Amino acid sequence: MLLGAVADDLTGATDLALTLSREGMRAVQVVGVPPADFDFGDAEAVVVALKSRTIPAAEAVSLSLDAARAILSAGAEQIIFKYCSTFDSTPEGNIGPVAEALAGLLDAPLVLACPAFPANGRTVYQGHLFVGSMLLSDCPMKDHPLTPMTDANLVRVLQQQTKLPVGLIPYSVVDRGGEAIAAAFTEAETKGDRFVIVDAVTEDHLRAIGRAAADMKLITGGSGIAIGLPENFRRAGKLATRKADTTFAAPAGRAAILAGSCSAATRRQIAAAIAAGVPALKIDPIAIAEGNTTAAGVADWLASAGHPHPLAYSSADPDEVRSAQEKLGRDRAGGLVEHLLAEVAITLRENSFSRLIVAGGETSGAVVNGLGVAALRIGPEIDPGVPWTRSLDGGSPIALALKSGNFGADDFFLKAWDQLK
Ligand SMILES: Nc1ncnc2c1ncn2[C@@H]1O[C@H](COP(=O)(O)OP(=O)(O)O)[C@@H](O)[C@H]1O
Ligand SMILES: O=C(O)[C@@H](O)C(=O)COP(=O)(O)O
Repeated sequence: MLLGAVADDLTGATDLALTLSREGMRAVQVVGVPPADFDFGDAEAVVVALKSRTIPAAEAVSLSLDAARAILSAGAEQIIFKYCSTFDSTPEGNIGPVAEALAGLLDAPLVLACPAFPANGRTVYQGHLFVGSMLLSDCPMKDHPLTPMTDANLVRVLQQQTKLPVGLIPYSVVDRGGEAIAAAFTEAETKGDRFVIVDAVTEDHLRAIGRAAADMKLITGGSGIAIGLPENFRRAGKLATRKADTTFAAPAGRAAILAGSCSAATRRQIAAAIAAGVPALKIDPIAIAEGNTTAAGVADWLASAGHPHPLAYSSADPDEVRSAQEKLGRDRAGGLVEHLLAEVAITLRENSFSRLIVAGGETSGAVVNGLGVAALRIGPEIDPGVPWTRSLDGGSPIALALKSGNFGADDFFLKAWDQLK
């Protein structure tokens, strides 16, 4: 193993594993901290998917350290801490505390932080995160049910989560390439910075940052930050030049879509699916709390919907989410939906469903944990950051498209199936 990664949610891990596999590494995604005797096979990159984005910071730190130790002892030479390209976090963390703890474990004097993912419109300029043409704080992430993002200034956001000094490596340096960036790392370290937000607007910037970070033990960011890393191993003669392995066989069986993401993108995808005639059942967290909506009922509805890929969704607009949260509390509302959709997935698999699209990072975490899947193989890309995956264990095989809430074109729920034909 050359590269090991700790990802703070399931869809984020899939996104990163896809990037590494596209860049020619044999990548495997593991769900949860792998046990000491876990067989990573011939993987050159391993991404450990945690569900640590919104749990208490101390728990996130402890899980992330365990995950990092597991991949280090399996031989990883460099560690990526993968978080969301929209820097999803709260004032308490968990990006700062986890990055700090991993830096301690790895004895890393300077930690770079760069969530840029240009293919999905996330760019960082003067330390400010843009989503398309909007500042992060103006985009729909301001209404996220669990991690509303209301400040686009990442130096300020990260500085709130750590006592260690946070600096910036601006566009004017990054645009000059790898050597200038490496010199800026040294300068930042000398100045006493322990974290640096690094601007990046294009994939060329990310490749240059990757090159400059060749000797860093710890790298943090979105999946984009990994684009330039495999080449470092190739240059060092440790990684063969090969094309991404795209062979993928999805198990035959019935299909369904489960959506727990409330993002604007997922809501557009649901609207497009409904407009195209996909039967859709809306799930209300209050009805779950009152016992009027059950997993068995939702699974029955999906099984008898008479369509190749029916949809069950709890996705709702910000006003509806706010109203459910006022009645139930933020965590209970989210937890009820996550638990229900995980139970639905379990029941579906028992009833010969073997192809699922799941929308939402936390939602995917709940579903994959519910299904008891411990590892995933990465298949073909549906849209930037979202591949089909196939369970490697945990009962009868299942094809899963774990879609980050924010990712995917409007027709994602319609077109994704074409790749399984
Ligand atoms: N109608 C709703 N009201 C309140 N919370 C909801 C509702 N539907 C889903 N949720 C919760 O919102 C969270 C969405 O997070 P996630 O699945 O990570 O989506 P995303 O990928 O868009 O961030 C989950 O915890 C989910 O259970
Ligand atoms: O970096 C990203 O945007 C994604 O890989 C990601 O982390 C997904 O998180 P969710 O939006 O919560 O699915």
